[in-house]
Amino acid sequence: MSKNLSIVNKDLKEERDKINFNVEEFTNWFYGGAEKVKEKKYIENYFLSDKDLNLELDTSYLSYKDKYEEAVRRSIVVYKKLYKLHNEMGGTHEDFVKIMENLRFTMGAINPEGNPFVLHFSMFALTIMNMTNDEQKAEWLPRIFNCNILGTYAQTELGHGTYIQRLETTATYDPKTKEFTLNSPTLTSYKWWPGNLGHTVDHAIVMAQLYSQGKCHGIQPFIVQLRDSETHKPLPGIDIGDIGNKVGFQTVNNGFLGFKNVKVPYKNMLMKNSKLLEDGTFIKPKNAKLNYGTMVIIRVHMIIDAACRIAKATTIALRYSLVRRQSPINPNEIEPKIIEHITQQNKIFPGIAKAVVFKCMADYLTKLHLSITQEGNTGNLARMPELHALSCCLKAVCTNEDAKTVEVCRLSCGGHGFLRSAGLDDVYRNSTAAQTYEGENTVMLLQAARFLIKSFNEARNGGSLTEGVKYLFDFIGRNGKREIFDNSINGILRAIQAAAAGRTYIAWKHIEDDKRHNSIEVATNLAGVHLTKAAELHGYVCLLQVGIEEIEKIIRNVSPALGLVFKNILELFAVDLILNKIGDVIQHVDISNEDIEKLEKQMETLFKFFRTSAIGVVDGFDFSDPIIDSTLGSYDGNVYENLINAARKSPLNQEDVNRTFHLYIKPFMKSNL
Ligand SMILES: CCCCCCCC/C=C\CCCCCCCCCCCCC/C=C/C(=O)SCCNC(=O)CCNC(=O)[C@H](O)C(C)(C)COP(=O)(O)OP(=O)(O)OC[C@H]1O[C@@H](n2cnc3c(N)ncnc32)[C@H](O)[C@@H]1OP(=O)(O)O
Ligand SMILES: Cc1cc2nc3c(=O)[nH]c(=O)nc-3n(C[C@H](O)[C@H](O)[C@H](O)COP(=O)(O)OP(=O)(O)OC[C@H]3O[C@@H](n4cnc5c(N)ncnc54)[C@H](O)[C@@H]3O)c2cc1C
Repeated sequence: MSKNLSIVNKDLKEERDKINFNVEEFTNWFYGGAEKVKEKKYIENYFLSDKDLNLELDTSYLSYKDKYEEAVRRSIVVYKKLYKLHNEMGGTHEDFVKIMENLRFTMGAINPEGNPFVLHFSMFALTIMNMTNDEQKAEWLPRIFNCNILGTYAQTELGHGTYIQRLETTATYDPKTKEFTLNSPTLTSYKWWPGNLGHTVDHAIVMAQLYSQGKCHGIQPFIVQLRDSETHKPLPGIDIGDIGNKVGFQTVNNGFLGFKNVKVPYKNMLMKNSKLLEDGTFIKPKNAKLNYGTMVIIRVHMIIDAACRIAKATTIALRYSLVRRQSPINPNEIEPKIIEHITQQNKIFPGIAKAVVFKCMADYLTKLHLSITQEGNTGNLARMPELHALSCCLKAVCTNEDAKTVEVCRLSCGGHGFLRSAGLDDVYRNSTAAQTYEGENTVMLLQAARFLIKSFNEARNGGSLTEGVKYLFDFIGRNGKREIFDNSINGILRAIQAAAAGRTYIAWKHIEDDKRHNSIEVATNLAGVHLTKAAELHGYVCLLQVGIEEIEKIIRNVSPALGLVFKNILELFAVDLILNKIGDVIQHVDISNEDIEKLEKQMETLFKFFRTSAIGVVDGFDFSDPIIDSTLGSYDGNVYENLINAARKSPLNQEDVNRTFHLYIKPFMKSNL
């Protein structure tokens, strides 16, 4: 399935002949085992081979409305098949999740500008699964699972996306009628952004301020029907529509929504965490932030999405760089593959290393999330703040890196990278959207920084710290002395830890100094730039620490040849990181100019080794041609044929003279002005 049958470009073939490790073994690691790879390939093929999808149609040339309608049509083809496959597989919940997880990436090839049902199958379903009591689960889950109702997650409003405590939509409870009345009291209280809301779904989880017994009890989730189940017309009091054209996500159908005296029954407030008795008495949850749980789940999932977008972009950039020839290095020699220009290696190789380390982090965070959720289910919420801080921090660091790396990959493809058919534009649009949705990245870093500052105070007072921030003790223990640099992988980790701890100290000191003239809140705002830098560095500490731990385990379990590739990747990640953060490192680490030169030299050596493995690694990411969807990144490397074939499909090329010639151009040319 993944390889097409055309003849492979000879330059690319020559590269593959030199690979000195087992690519399949790498693929098995990337997807979690040979069985999972088989499953992935089967599911991918099961969906992508369906002729009804009409994947030949290049939807990028369609109008905004046609794109949406085609995305809905294709999605329904997919979801019908999903349920068929689910039955064939045995019909368990685990089977469903397995298909969904594989389908997540396949869906990108089917609806490159976004899925008009993604919120139903993610945030809507997950909120109902995790925030309802048993009766509510029994009522809603079968209907959601069978798609008898379709829903979204409507939280953000025109006026507020970040500071959700100040959302303005109101849900006022009347114990006499046992109903809530939903209202949008202002223009800024209109829901704005929820995916799939505009014209696709008929239900939503609506986050609204709960008023009962004359008091506001903060934001709570309600399940609200928005459209008639037969006619799909908006129900009385519902003002709903699409928010219009965007930078990306054109077919996600992000919408707006206003309420005017919309009645919602008592049983529709989600009651796992907060509770409202029928008489209107409000019972607080154990932790008010439990209602933010769906955001945490999605932030955790976003790390693997970032890894896969980087993997896809670097696959395109590397394959292209191995077949594109330009600019002789030695004037008398033939033009080399552009990868021979070392700056090109510097653009692409660290990106490949990031995809691998982010994947390690995604696995680690998924396990951590599971274990902290299980603790939460037994009433132990002690580690919730740690998970929140870590998921915010890594969501921000990984999606920022993701957007940066994808853009560098586009630049590395020169002019052709700017073509839509190169396949990098949708990846970039999705990366940059991820920097904003599920928590704007600066705000996410500031949340993580709160945790860092608290931990720093704890460390100063001799308290205990969670594993991931124990390096703050080392900083305090050094008592102002700088960390001595040593050029090993653990030496690099210690240097980044010293930089993160040092930056945390600077932010902390800034706050302490400012507190003398200002409130703690104002002082914290004034330290904002330091706080975000500290959180960002902490994110890199986590990535490198987890990368080292996971890759050491991997090396013990794979063949020696693949082990060497992993070692090379880890070192690439680490050396690239320290060189990029050298300013912060110099501030807190005793590192000499010679040490830095050595690191730069080391990078060149690492590039040299990775030069032969790189193609094996990106092939090992195992993106099939329909998924990679790129003239520059196809498996066969026949880029020039692909480019001209794609250009010939332009709607403008379907006739040799466009009517504008006779309508405008010719009269203009003949007019003698
Ligand atoms: C059909 C059936 C299917 C079923 C099967 C389903 C299974 C599916 C299986 C597989 C699929 C996988 C699914 C993954 C799919 C992935 C694809 C998804 C694509 C999605 C497409 C885009 C969708 C986009 C959606 C959105 O954007 S939704 C809106 C998101 N909005 C935000 O993120 C808002 C950001 N703001 C905030 O989060 C908060 O307001 C805040 C910034 C955190 C501040 O909150 P506030 O209440 O004001 O806090 P403070 O008072 O300042 O206090 C801070 C305090 O609170 C602690 N805190 C905060 N949050 C949390 C938390 N979550 N947990 C724990 N603690 C928290 C924080 O630590 C502080 O503590 P201290 O005071 O102690 O410091
Ligand atoms: C593609 C896409 C899909 C989305 N899908 C959904 C969805 O399905 N459901 C949903 O409910 N929402 C959705 N959203 C909304 C999204 O979650 C919010 O846009 C996001 O959380 C940012 O909030 P905001 O728009 O209010 O930004 P703002 O908070 O207004 O940000 C503007 C600027 O102010 C800064 N800023 C704000 N607060 C602070 C602070 N405390 N400290 C420092 N700086 C600050 C930010 O850093 C930023 O630079 C989506 C958004 C996008 C772009």
